[in-house]
Formats: sequence, C-alpha cells, structure tokens
Amino acid sequence: APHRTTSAETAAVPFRPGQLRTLAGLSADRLATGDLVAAAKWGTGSPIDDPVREQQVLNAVAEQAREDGADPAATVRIFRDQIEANKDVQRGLFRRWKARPAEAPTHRPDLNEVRKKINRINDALVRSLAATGPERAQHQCRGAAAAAAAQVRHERRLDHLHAVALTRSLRSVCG
Ligand SMILES: O=C(O)C(=O)C[C@]1(C(=O)O)C=C[C@@H](O)C=C1
Repeated sequence: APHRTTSAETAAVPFRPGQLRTLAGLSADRLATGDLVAAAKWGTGSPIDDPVREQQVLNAVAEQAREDGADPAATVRIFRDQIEANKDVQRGLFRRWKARPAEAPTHRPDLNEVRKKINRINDALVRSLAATGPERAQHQCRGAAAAAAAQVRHERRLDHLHAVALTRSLRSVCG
C-alpha cells in the first residue's frame, strides 16, 4: 500500500518558550531568597550548608513531583542545582559583607519564615517542572532556557553574582 504521511509524522510538537520563562522566573525568585537566608545567618555563626534541611527539601519535592506528574529523579537533580546556586549567592554575599561591612544587613530575618517562603516557591517550581516536561525534552530547550535566563536577568536587573547563580540553577533543566 502506498505510504501516506500522517499528521503524527509531520506535526511538530509545539514548543512554548513562555513555559521556560516562567521556570526561569521562579528560579530567580528562589535565588532571591538566598539574600534573605544569608541575612538570617550573617553574624549568627550558623553555617551556610545545612545538609539536614537540604534532604528535607529534596524529599518534599520528590513527593510533590509524584503528585504533580513531574519526573521525581529529574526534579531532585534540578533541585540539587537550585540549592547549590542558592549557596553560591549566600557565599558571594558573605564575601561582599566581609569586604565591605557597610553593605552588611542591619535587619535579621527569621530563618523559619524564610524557609516557609522557600517551601512555597519549591511547590511552584515543581508545578513548573511538570508543566515544562515537553519543552525540557526538546532540542530547543538549551537555547530557550538561556534566552529565558537572559530575559529574567535583564528584567530584574540582576547583578553578576545572581546572574551567574541563575545560570547555575538551570544547569540540569534540559534533556
Ligand atoms: O534553608 C537554608 O538554610 C538555606 O540555606 C537554603 C538551602 C536551599 O537552597 O534550600 C540552601 C543551603 C542549605 O544547605 C539548605 C537549604
């Protein structure tokens, strides 16, 4: 029988760059909490690294991924990057505040309150990972993710520290 081209063979999977833009925006929201966490820890002797809290975050997002229909293993991999990027921001700020004490925060946020905010952003991020599943598997992902990060950097006037961390936070989103 003659081969007929079916629509399934020719129809391109639609690629929605706005979905990755949302994801990059949420990553930037999460990174902005690094400033609050750093201010909460500055001058208290509390270490930037808290492996117990990290494991709680990873367990919670894996569970949330199962509920939302995102791949739990990929979600955990992406959140490891989110956490590393958050620590890069905190370390960068600590360096800055040591070098220029006048720039150090004068108000200390409550770390538990900041973590509640992080939890809410984590939920939104997992939903966004579920929503971007198709985009993240497509070959356009890398270019679109880089463009989304550049757009967020520009719109939010991110400094170098936060811009580099944003790229770091998105390292594993494609593929
Ligand atoms: O909650 C903290 O103490 C943070 O520093 C935030 C965060 C995170 O990104 O979720 C980052 C580093 C810590 O090791 C634990 C968690």
